[in-house]
Amino acid sequence: MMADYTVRDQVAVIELDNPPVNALGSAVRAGIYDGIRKADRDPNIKAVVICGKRGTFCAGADIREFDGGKNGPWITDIGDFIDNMKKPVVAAIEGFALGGGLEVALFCHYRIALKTVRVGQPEVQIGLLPGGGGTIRLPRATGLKNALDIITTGNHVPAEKAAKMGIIDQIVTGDIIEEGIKFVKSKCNIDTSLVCLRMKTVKYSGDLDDISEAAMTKVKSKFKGAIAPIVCVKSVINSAKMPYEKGIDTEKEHFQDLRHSSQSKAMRYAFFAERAITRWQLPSGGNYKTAKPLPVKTSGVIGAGTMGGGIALCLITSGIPCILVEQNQQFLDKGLEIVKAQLMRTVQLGKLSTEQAKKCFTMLKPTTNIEDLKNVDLVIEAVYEDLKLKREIFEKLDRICKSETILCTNTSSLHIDSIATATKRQSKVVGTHFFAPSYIMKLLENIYGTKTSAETVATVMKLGKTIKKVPVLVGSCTGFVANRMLKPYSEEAQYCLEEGSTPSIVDTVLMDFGMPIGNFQVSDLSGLDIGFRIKREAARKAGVELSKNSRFFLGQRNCGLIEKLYEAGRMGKKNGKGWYKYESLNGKPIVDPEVTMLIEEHCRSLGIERRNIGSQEILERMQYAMINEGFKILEEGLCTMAEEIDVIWIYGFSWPKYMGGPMYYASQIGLKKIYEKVCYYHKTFPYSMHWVPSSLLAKLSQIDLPLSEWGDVAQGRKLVNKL
Ligand SMILES: CCCCCCCC/C=C\C/C=C/C(=O)SCCNC(=O)CCNC(=O)[C@H](O)C(C)(C)COP(=O)(O)OP(=O)(O)OC[C@H]1O[C@@H](n2cnc3c(N)ncnc32)[C@H](O)[C@@H]1OP(=O)(O)O
Repeated sequence: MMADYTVRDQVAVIELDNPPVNALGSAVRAGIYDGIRKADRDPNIKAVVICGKRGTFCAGADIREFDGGKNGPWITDIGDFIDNMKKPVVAAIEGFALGGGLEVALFCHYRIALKTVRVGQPEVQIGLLPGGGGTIRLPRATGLKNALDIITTGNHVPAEKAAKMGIIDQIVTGDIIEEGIKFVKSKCNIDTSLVCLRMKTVKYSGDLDDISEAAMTKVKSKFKGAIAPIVCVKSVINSAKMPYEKGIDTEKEHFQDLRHSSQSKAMRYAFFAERAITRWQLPSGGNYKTAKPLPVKTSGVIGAGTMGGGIALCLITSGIPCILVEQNQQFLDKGLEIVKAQLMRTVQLGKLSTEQAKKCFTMLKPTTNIEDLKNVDLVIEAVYEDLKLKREIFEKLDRICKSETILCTNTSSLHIDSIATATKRQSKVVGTHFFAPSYIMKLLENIYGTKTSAETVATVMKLGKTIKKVPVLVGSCTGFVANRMLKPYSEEAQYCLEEGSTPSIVDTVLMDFGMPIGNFQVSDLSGLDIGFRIKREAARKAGVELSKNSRFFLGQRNCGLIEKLYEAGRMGKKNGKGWYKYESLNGKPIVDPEVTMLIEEHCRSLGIERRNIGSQEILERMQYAMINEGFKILEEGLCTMAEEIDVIWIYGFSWPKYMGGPMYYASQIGLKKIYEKVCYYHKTFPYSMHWVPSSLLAKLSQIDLPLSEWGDVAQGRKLVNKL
């Protein structure tokens, strides 16, 4: 049994025991069910405490069971039994009560919790609804409005707030079991039916149909394309519409449908992928188990632009004091304004109180003197992408900073070694690639150089977590993983334009797929000058001319449209015209006939015949080219597992979690089909390097291996016979 049963002072104590988070696997459910029946039968038992071992109550159902699943009592059998018990049952909560964990607590007559507890129904984040009575019982505990909010967002609720909402009956301090026993003994004379949630009505104000419609509209716009939030709303509304039993039965049906849905399967994959990538390893042998992170108690950021300012904000809002360095007072003042404005926005969003924001701001020390960084534990350089400048800064930092200081570069494309070699501490130099806007975007691409030590990697991986990012470790190459994969994706989008499509058609195809924003809208947001400069720099390095009228550049297919738009003064959203036009800085993209004409003229002048390109072709070309690049990245050992690539796309480019990430998506389509299509496009477009098929993809397309083993095959950790 995975729930311990002991008796103390005539109280049965049922302790959930399933490391690490007491997930409600079938054995745990059986343990609780048997425990309450035993306690009910025993005349010497007056009351029951349900609690969890190892400082936590329960993190919900065992997510791994959802794919097949062992039998065992259904979770609501426990609730049905407790509902008929005369002996009081209390949930004594410490740590977390999430998902099925909170549902078990809601089966109990009472809930007490330590102040540090967090409760929630996060099922929606793995494409499910709370299928153990949560959508029917939580509204009875806290009212329809709160329940809708908790269940459709999946957000955790801190204990004191949960108490105010009526979810927790009492906040306690001290030993949770002792407190539970004391509490439940004081309730032995109370008629349990009076406190049983099943018996309560659901409180709400207004018209139920209006509430339902408003909630539907909200979730459809907030979680575009996701099914689970819609089903969550339906089921919570049922709690007020239907008798308890009917509500529970309908909820179970919804739960089973969602459990088998492709969206939930993808989101469950993403849940474990996010955890798998924390188990990083370096080619040199260091890994997450053996390497110890250094403490980062103080930090510095160089560059107070939007990127640097945002990074500094991440640090101070996570309690790490930061010295922000700019080259002159004017730039520094401008940067500080950006930081202040962002902090104020955080206050407006209710994420920080005014007091907390003020306190954070005191942790920021602005300066124009780089020497002020001499004693900090870690510095993040965030100046613009110029190798010479970055090398100069690193050479200076190496001289100024104490020998233990870790030096990070926020580069999006430059090789780490090309910067690290400016110092005499290459083992302490590492890439930390933040994504714009750096305060908001969750991804942190950490990049090791040839000599970066495991200790340095461990430090930036831990720092990433501390500042609430999702850190992913990758090897160094041009563009690293994120931008390297983005390149073929965006190039194919442009080729589709010159072959017959338009920016709005391409973007609509992507958004219909589930991307929150299209490729050309992103390009307008970052600025067309960026794309233009990258190309100009590549041409300069290669010692060739950049020609907007040539169909070839450096031996590869070229599309000169960016150059033409740039020359026409179209810089993107910042000046109101790019691939689209904009009426204001916050305005929506509007199709601009001038751009259509420009594209058509481009094609005429180069003799390119335009044709109708279907949405399937657009999607396939952009995605398969990028997926093929993903396999090359695995093949080259820049990632050690395919999960890393998926997490990068989910958190760096907002790939919909319910599609799992590009590599997971590829696994669902089938690698054989992807490989054949890549070969077909390679034949059709021989001058695009990105269509040269990855040999790893070729290998894997012949066998049926789970995605979790692709990295092992790539790196020879798994040998496959037939190959
Ligand atoms: C035939 C089908 C039978 C089905 C029977 C179903 C009965 C119940 C019916 C329905 C309704 C209930 C549904 C649910 O409860 S769904 C689950 C809802 N809960 C969650 O989504 C919470 C998930 N967990 C977390 O958010 C976090 O883990 C955390 C906040 C609890 C702790 O965070 P942290 O300290 O950062 O630790 P990790 O995230 O790294 O987790 C540690 C370790 O534990 C694994 N793990 C966590 N939660 C679960 C879980 N619910 N099931 C299985 N495993 C879990 C996690 O994966 C880590 O392990 P690792 O991958 O090996 O590293």
